[in-house]
Amino acid sequence: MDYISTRGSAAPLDFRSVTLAGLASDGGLYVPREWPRFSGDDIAAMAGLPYAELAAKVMQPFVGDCIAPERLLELTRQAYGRFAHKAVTPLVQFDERNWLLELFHGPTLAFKDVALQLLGLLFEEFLKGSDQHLTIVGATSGDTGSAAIDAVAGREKIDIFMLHPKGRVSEVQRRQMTSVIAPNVHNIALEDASFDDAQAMVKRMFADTDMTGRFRITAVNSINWARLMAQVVYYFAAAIQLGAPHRKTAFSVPTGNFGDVFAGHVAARMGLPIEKLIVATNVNDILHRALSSGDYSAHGVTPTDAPSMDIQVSSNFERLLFDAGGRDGAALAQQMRGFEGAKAMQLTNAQREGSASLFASARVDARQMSAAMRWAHDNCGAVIDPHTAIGLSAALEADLPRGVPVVTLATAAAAKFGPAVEAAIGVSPRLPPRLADLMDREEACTDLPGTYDAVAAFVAQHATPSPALAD
Ligand SMILES: Cc1ncc(COP(=O)(O)O)c(C=O)c1O
Ligand SMILES: N[C@@H](CCOP(=O)(O)O)C(=O)O
Repeated sequence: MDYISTRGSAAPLDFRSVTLAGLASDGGLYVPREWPRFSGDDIAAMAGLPYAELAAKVMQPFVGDCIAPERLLELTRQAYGRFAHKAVTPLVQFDERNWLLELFHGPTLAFKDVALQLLGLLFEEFLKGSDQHLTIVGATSGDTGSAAIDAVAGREKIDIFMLHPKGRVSEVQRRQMTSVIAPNVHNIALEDASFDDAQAMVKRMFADTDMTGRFRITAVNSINWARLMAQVVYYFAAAIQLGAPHRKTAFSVPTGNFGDVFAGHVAARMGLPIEKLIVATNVNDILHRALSSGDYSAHGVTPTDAPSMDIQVSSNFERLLFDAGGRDGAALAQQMRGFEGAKAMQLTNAQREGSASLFASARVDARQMSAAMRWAHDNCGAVIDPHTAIGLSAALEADLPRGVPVVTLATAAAAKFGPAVEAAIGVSPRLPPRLADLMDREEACTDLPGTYDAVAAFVAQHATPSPALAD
């Protein structure tokens, strides 16, 4: 399996190189040259597999020769062995149509753990026996940061620099990052910046030859293909439990950077029978506007009680535009350059038509979000987080054929957003015992002005040059 860039001019790479590269050198995102496909019989044979085995099966075609099947299974067993639920991503029934896929049983209580626990192991696997040192530079609106830090803290050949917009993540999210005190972990709070600003700085660093000449920079955000690959698995896990390959399932996905829902698109491309992928946004609704009217224009970020989705420039949407729009890298490169300048663009007819059959979308405001939290609590006794509530609100309103189950992705545990949950349902969710002292732990974080130069200077001062590149 080799991977090509959405912008058409970077050299194709294999899975190992794509994982270590993070972002393509032409500024694009890597996607497989073609989608592997499973037949109905292949999918039927996956029923009942333990999650780690299912994961190894679904991911093997993407990994190709870079990791032997037995080794991949060892890695998935190790990655998912740290989850607090035997099923890893359990499926919970809400009513005759609605289901919840709980993705928050990993170490940091958000869906990011599903991919990042594995990605940490993949980095280590690919660095084995080499003298290279990785410098991870990531942007977070709250959850990717702690999941990535948990996955790599203390690893010898890796430094991590995690940028978050100061004051725009929940207190639990911030402390989950800043209370990890390790020599290779560097938390940076950006003053007067949004997640979009942080993500733009990360992408700029990949194009900064002064930095890439000294450090082997890679990504843990979902711009890194390996993140999405691992997220494809739980679509298979849920749909198979609900009757795939013989029955279609719809998914409602609370969306920000478009990674999680793009993983659903990949599952559909691989042959999983998906009726609809519902892209549920908060009031930062660029994706809803793009999918419903073709208008992809950023209006500035409004802070909400679902802060991890306070995103306007949605990296993985580029992957959809590429795949749904005819895979024309040169044309997409031009279109994306236009967007980067004007912060606005129209989807082409091909992009709109190519996404219309699988995708639906909804914009969920604060009132609707609270109502969904109350619906889950009052009808099902469930305490859900604000992001999940956005997905559930869209699921409850979705127009789907009778008999099609709809699975809302529960992307974070409610306890990460205690005050917002308490305001909606009057219940204060508790952190698990292993995090009970989180509010008392020491924190380490550097405040920086929200400028690229300040961040680059900080990284350059603290990162370890990669000998293979410096020589
Ligand atoms: C809790 C939570 N829900 C939903 C999202 C949105 O996911 P994506 O960015 O993959 O669309 C995020 C962040 O990405 C998140 O942390
Ligand atoms: N919501 C994320 C933002 C980054 O998304 P990613 O999936 O691209 O890492 C967060 O909580 O950090």
